[in-house]
Amino acid sequence: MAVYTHLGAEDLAQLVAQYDVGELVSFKGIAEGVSNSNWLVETTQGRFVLTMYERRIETADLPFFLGLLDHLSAAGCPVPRTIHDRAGDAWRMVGDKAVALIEFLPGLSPSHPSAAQAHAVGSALARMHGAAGDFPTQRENRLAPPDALAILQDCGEAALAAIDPQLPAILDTGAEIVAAWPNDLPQSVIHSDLFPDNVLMLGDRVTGMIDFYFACNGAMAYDLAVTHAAWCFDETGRNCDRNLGHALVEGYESVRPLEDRERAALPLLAEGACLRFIASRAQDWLETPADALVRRKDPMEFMRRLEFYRANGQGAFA
Ligand SMILES: Nc1ncnc2c1ncn2[C@@H]1O[C@H](COP(=O)(O)OP(=O)(O)O)[C@@H](O)[C@H]1O
Ligand SMILES: N[C@@H](CCOP(=O)(O)O)C(=O)O
Repeated sequence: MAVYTHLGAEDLAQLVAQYDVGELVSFKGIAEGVSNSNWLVETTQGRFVLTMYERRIETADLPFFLGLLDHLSAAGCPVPRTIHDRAGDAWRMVGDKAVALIEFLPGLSPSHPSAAQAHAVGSALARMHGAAGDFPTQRENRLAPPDALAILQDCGEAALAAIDPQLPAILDTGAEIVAAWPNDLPQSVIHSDLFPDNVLMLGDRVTGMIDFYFACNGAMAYDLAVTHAAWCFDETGRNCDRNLGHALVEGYESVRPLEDRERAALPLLAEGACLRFIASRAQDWLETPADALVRRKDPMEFMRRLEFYRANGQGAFA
């Protein structure tokens, strides 16, 4: 989860009354996720997700994130739309925090994805890249390799070593990734965090892509590399399932074939993806309040993936 903030029944009922969605019937905190507080809200008219923005999200970015949901949903992508309040606003403030009411989508996040599911996710990602191409608002990636490296440098070698003695090695490896990073690959708006827990599926069908709160303008092949790193390993990050990897890339290319230079860059892009998740996980590990109802994620799972991509190069995708 996360629920970082307590909202009482009266607070919720008052909030729901600002929307044309019927009356509050029940609500409960959602335990999945790490960044925001989420509640499943049931009203006399249906189910919704209430999100309170907590970590790494600036209110100034909400028009981008919430406008993107509406843009992609209108283009036929399986993306939840934002429910606007009676005044037409996509988000409101509760105290000093912004909240939004989001369409609830059916489906389950696969714990052990099959190749058919990976194929479907690859296709859905490519369709999303196509549909996002004419989204008019821009947002830069604030977790690009130089940013991720700076986060790790701020954590400091000693604190990283306290998480795991192997972790400080990322400081040198990260600098190499930054130096080699390509900046001229084809761009669109990218999700950049499409882990299995951000995809809802019914069987082999993608019914929801959620949690666009790291979305930004960026290289489409980087998004595919993030998704490869997120979907194709076991939990330890030691073992890559190459069949899943093939299915994912094949699904993507069934909608949008990669250019040769994008395919050539995939191993480095995947290293950059690992760097980004090592950085946010290390930072969260060190900063998460002890009383937050949230499970910290282990940065070492992505150190091992990074080793895999470095050791295998193009072979990681062959
Ligand atoms: N639109 C939605 N429809 C159905 N379930 C959702 C929706 N949005 C979020 N959820 C549920 O809430 C969980 C956490 O949401 P998420 O946006 O991933 O939070 P976080 O940003 O904290 O990771 C998801 O794993 C999913 O179970
Ligand atoms: N997916 C990232 C963390 C971002 O968390 P999310 O719950 O907002 O998707 C990771 O696994 O490190």
